[in-house]
Amino acid sequence: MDLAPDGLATLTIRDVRAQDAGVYCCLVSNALGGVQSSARLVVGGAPGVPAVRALAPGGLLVQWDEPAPAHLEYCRAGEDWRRATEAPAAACSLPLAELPPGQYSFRLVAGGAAGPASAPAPCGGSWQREQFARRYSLEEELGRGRTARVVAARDTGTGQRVALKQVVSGRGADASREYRVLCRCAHGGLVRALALFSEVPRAGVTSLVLELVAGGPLLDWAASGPHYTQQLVATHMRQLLSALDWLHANNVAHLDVRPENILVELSGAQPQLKLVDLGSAIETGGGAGGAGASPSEVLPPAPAQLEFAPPEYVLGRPPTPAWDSWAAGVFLYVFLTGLSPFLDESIEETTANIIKCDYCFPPEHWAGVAPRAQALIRALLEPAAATRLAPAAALQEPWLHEAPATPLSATQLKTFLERRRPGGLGDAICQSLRSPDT
Ligand SMILES: Nc1ncnc2c1ncn2[C@@H]1O[C@H](COP(=O)(O)OP(=O)(O)OP(=O)(O)O)[C@@H](O)[C@H]1O
Repeated sequence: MDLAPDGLATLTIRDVRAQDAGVYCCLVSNALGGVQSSARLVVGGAPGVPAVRALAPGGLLVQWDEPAPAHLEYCRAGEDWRRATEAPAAACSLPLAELPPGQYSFRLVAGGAAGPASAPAPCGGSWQREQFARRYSLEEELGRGRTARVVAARDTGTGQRVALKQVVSGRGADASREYRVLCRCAHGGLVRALALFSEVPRAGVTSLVLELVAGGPLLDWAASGPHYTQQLVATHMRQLLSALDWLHANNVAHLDVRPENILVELSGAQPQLKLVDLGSAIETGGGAGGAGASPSEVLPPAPAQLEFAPPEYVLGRPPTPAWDSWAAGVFLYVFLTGLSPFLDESIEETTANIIKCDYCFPPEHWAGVAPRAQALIRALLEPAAATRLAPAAALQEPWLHEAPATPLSATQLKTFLERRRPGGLGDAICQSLRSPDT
């Protein structure tokens, strides 16, 4: 209680709780007499953030102590808010063990007002982890990316070998979205998804079970034998364009077409290209010419992606399926010659080459290649995205169907692959790899 010099007294009641609500009587007296009044105390306002603690094994404890009775709501990443309590409570300590595995946020709702959400916390998964550990026996590592490690594994039930892509949360990748997109994929040139395990093999990791592509990167296989001919390049380019056409027709843009994500399956009657890593893919909702996603929805590019990135990407424009056509054009150039058309000594110079669409076809590297292949590359490397050749139209190019079986030299291609390997020769030899006349 504060008493001002003019005799005015102020009573402040702090830290009230729901059970403190009610009618309060106040009696003030002095030597001259007394006076009595009453006031109703109402406890309300938006609630605070509930406290969330991890409970072993894989559970969560949510606690709150609020002035007014509140309902608890929870939200699994990417899903809607749902109510967790049957009756509102001013204070509660709620252990949660039975939620399906995932990242959960919690909030309190009192008197129709929702409080702020807690930071996402992992929950559940112990049962899935046991099931996963019993089902898959891990084998060798197949590759690593910015967000994931991919390992081969054997399904102990069926004996089938699979690839497990273990995506680490918090690095910008959305494994559930990748799984959702992959589940829709029904094309021989696209890797198939078999299952998804959240918070497995440990909290903060999602395991995508994928069809195993055992032949490794297509360019490594092509450079390794006498089968490296124009005809082989044309066959696999057809397979790549067909996979991209399927994605675009189904409102998906891949956005990360580059050699590390273009694998080959060798177990069938014919070698089959397989496009992997839909971690950067977006659902465009409007077909091949559809609207782009906002840049914030797109995973930041890997440095290895720049050589394959179109001008609109380096200019910061929103992604569209036309990005994939450009990357396919760069890939075809590399596949035929082992030279990277835009690569220069620095990121800035490479970027400038891309913006100016500054590349050429040095005769000493292109003399043996049919001119129609150059025409196809030109149409795919059209600077204006709107008029760039779409995969469906590119598939009509006659060279793709009648390329000669002329052998190609793998020397430059091997150097290209060596440079891009983790810990490879890197920038030191960039200069020697770029087309000499550009
Ligand atoms: N299904 C598969 N079968 C065999 N190898 C695979 C498979 N999927 C991926 N890989 C290998 O693992 C590597 C990393 O996988 P992926 O590109 O999907 O990871 P990422 O973290 O999403 O990569 P990025 O850095 O491009 O985002 C690939 O480049 C490829 O070599």
